[in-house]
Amino acid sequence: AWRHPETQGNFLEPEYYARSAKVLEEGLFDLLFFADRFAIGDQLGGSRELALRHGAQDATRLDPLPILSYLVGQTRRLGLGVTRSTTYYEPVHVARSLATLDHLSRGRAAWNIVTSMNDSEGRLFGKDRHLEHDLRYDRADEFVEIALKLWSSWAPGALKLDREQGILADPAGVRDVAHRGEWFRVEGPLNIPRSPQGRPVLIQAGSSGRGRRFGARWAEAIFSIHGNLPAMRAFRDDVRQQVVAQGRAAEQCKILTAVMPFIGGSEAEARAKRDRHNALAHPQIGLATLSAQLNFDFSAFAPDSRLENIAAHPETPPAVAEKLRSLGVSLNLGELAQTFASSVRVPQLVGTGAQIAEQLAELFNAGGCDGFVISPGYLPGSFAEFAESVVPHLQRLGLYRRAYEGTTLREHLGLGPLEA
Ligand SMILES: Cc1cc2nc3c(=O)[nH]c(=O)nc-3n(C[C@H](O)[C@H](O)[C@H](O)COP(=O)(O)O)c2cc1C
Repeated sequence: AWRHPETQGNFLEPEYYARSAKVLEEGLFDLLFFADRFAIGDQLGGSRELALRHGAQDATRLDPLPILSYLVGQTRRLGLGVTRSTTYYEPVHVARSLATLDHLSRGRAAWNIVTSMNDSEGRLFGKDRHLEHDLRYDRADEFVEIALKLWSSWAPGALKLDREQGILADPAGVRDVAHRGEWFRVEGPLNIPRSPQGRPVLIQAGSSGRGRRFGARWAEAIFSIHGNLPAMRAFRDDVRQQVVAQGRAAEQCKILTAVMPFIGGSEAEARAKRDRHNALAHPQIGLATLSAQLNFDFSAFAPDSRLENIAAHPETPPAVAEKLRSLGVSLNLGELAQTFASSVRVPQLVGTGAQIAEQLAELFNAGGCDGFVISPGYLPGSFAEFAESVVPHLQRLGLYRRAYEGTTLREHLGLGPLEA
């Protein structure tokens, strides 16, 4: 996106973000969400040179939380989602900043819960190695438990702000938090009153067995990337079953699958847009991004290596093997890297606005997902084209709102209020 001729401005300017946020709000989207990671990937060949020179996925990123604080003032209804890692923050950091964002946005905050990905991130925090995959989720479980305790430490109405009587708050409405667990010891309460949504909407994107178990326990929305309807359905069916097994209603966890649409006046024009976009991505950055995401150096393997052979290789760690197998063993490494270069594996859709709307409706109606993550090829044009050309067709199909009905993100997502 950074080198696409239609991308306006660059990521260091506030207007870059404000333009997209306004387009999304005019297009009645549920939320704008920012991914985040801490480090420039250097897994491929032990070097960050290629990532920096040609722009691999994490070569640059501003911290999304200040960006969202700025966007609070630029928008009125749009949900605002921020990624925060349970591996490198403490629960109180996330509880305070997200409660603040929820207050300032009057109930539009969401937290994308991630466990972080690679050793380069760990080294920024004094760790030689990133914490092992399943242990990260053990820590994340306890992290979320504590964040929830902190967010509910103020009862609704405990803040009085009674100037006449000189009463700030009702101390009886502010509960102690006393947590002693395997990973954390936290004594509270928070010094922030209960926020408009009670807490931010909880989002997650785990795809492994352990990641799904975590998501089924906590997430109210799950981001996923799958290449076709059968894979989308299998994922959604599995997660919904696990959500129910956790004693939650399946509707309380929305599965949102990612797509990257290219929209044209004709199918041929849309295809040309996609091809122009994909030609801008340097072929090697796909392999660099793949290596960073899987925390594994793929430089020793030839592009025509079959994924199943890499997975079975004695040097390949089990978590990497599991991931490779889940990505589809029919591909070779070069083909997989190409999908990371062009869209980080997000399926690309091409067509006119009506055709894209039909494709989305089909995936949705066939039980592939509860909604979509629209991944932009360029900014803000991809969102603007979607809002102008696809949304009216989805509205006609009865699948898209015609106006915001609520004010909070929970309401946009149809999640219903939390119990106090
Ligand atoms: C749409 C989407 C967005 C994601 N955003 C982030 C992110 O911002 N930061 C991050 O560290 N991981 C991010 N991830 C990765 C997931 O949190 C997760 O680690 C990954 O899907 C692998 O699943 P697993 O952890 O269960 O193995 C994202 C994944 C998806 C599908």
